[in-house]
Amino acid sequence: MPDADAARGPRGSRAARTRLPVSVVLLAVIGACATILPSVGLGTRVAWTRLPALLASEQARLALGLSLRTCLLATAISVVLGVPLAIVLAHEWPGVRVARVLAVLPMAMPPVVAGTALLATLGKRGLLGPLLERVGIQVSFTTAAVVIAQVFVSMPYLVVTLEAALRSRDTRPETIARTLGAGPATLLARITLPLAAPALARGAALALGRSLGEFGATIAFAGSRAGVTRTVPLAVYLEREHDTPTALALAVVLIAASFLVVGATGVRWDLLVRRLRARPSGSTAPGPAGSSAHTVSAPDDDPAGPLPPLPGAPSPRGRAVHLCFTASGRDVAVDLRIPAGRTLALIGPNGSGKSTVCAVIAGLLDAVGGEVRLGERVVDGPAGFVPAGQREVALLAQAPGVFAHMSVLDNVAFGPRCRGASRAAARQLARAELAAVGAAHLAERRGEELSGGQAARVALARALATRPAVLVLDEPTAAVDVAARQELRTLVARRAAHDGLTVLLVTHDVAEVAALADDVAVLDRGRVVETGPAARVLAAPTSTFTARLTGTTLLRGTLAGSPDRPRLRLEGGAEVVAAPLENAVERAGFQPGRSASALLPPEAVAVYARRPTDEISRIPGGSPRNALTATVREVGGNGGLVTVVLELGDGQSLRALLTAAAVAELGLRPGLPVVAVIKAAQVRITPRGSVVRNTPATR
Ligand SMILES: Nc1ncnc2c1ncn2[C@@H]1O[C@H](COP(=O)(O)OP(=O)(O)OP(=O)(O)O)[C@@H](O)[C@H]1O
Repeated sequence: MPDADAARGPRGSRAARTRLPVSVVLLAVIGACATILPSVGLGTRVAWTRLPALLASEQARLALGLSLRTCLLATAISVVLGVPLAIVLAHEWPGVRVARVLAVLPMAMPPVVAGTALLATLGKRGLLGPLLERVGIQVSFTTAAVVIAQVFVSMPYLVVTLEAALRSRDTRPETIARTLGAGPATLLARITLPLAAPALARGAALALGRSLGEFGATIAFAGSRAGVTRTVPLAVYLEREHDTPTALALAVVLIAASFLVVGATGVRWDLLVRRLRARPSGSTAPGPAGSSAHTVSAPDDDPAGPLPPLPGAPSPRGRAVHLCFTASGRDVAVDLRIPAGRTLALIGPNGSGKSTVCAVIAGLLDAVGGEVRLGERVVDGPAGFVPAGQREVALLAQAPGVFAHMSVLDNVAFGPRCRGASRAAARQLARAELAAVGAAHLAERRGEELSGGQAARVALARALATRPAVLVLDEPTAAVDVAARQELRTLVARRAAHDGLTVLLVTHDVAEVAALADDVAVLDRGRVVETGPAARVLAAPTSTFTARLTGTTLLRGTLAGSPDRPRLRLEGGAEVVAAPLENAVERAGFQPGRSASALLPPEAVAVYARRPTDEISRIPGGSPRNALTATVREVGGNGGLVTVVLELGDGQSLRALLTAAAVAELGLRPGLPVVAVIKAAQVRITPRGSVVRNTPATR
């Protein structure tokens, strides 16, 4: 195995190098010699000075012309038949594994056996030969037989290359295209195949190379008739004793052609074409040669400048959303409503089902046994399923999914085109949407030439160009920096307000919830565990997840006291006095000794070096306070404020937000004993596991 170590680079800089074991290098050199030496040996025998004259002889010209014609035709047929075959084999269906083996069998078959098999099928006395002869078609020992033999042995090279690329492809661009309204044919022609074009080119080149060298199947099935079936490999073999110089000259041509064809498979044609196109205008910024097709090669976000006013008068388009479904395979069961024109933030831990909800609304997942309603329209239910792209729902996923092979303008025009708009109208709309998100200057760039923030803006413009009633945002800002995130947030808020869109926002960012959401629903293990207006949920969360998200401390213990003066008794015996219970259900179910949680927002916690004199007593005109002895565990930066984590006697921890000056004044450092003072009015007690619903907005 190669071992890696650090070595000095040419200018003394340190660079990681991989040093190969000597034995591996030696064996590799022997392998390379075995590959190259025969060609060198052949080169020593060729009459190089007479090469043009030898290749101009009649038999050489006949063989070369025939090989050229048949190989090009065979490659064209391989593409026409092999591409659909590769597409079908890349899908999963019963028996596909056996079909994949059968499709590549000719690659492993000895060519002469392949020719014999073709003869047994299409020859005069073969399976189909007599039938063909009856309609006046003779195949064997004709030029057609040469082409058939070449297709038979070379097409599997194309199929296997393309099929492997299709099976391992990134399907996210296709998912996005479906939500934009692309049908199966558009998807294939405009997304799947263009993105697989490098693999298709590689497969076609391999098939062409294999056709050029085809010998065994041809001689068995087509024979060797000069000018009719005698291709270059056959001519080399047959002439090697009678006319050795011509045979060697033809062999050199074959080697050179094979070198060019195989070499062509390693060329980044897409980059080359783009460079050539870019040269006259200089408008694009191609990436460095050899960079991946998905490399972001553009400079980072250009300043977009002030946003232009939004086109047209405000036009409320939002529709109420109601979805109720159980995805038993994923253990997600959700019943949610979003009133028209409101923004619901869906938050929850990883794997809690947020993306599943997004996929069900967008029509990427069938809510089997459930119902999805947009306004009065049932888009998923017992009566039928309206697929993605036909629901007036636009989805912005975690990855922007800007189509790398199209210009930004074509990306944004893609949705309107799928919905029947003319090319000119779609492009006009796309320009307006790009301008609305401050990305008009990117219109002519290719999709792969965008930075993360630019791609996010383009993806938003593309989604809005479909004129949605509902915008589903599945963490679209997860992969962009803070500045781009704020920018996107502003754009979404502006557009949602202007168009009265209904928005479902999945996020882990509490600032995003605060800035965009009217309501919040919290998912945990596939169930809604908390819902309510955003301000209420953020100020007084009841679920562990929301408490953590907002920096609220959640202490566990048992209930004590009464609904009007509830207390949480911690394991070590200390008690936390809380505000009176407000919720009627919680008041009625109040039971001392029952498990409960206390929620303490960080700003409610003050830190003292010593116990203050008014501990747990009512200050005249003030509220009761709790004083808990604690030890400083962590002191961490948090912008202008410092987060101090305190450890209580029973091992639970408490968060406080202090100014840097206060931290310095108190000399806070890990291990220091302190007293945490908490206003009882800001402590909220909740029985464990309860779900509080605060508004009819969600349920
Ligand atoms: N394609 C799939 N097939 C089967 N189960 C899936 C699939 N995708 C997700 N799941 C399962 O469904 C459940 C919900 O996943 P989902 O992706 O909706 O969660 P999430 O809240 O969006 O997670 P995250 O925050 O990590 O994106 C999880 O248990 C997950 O393992």
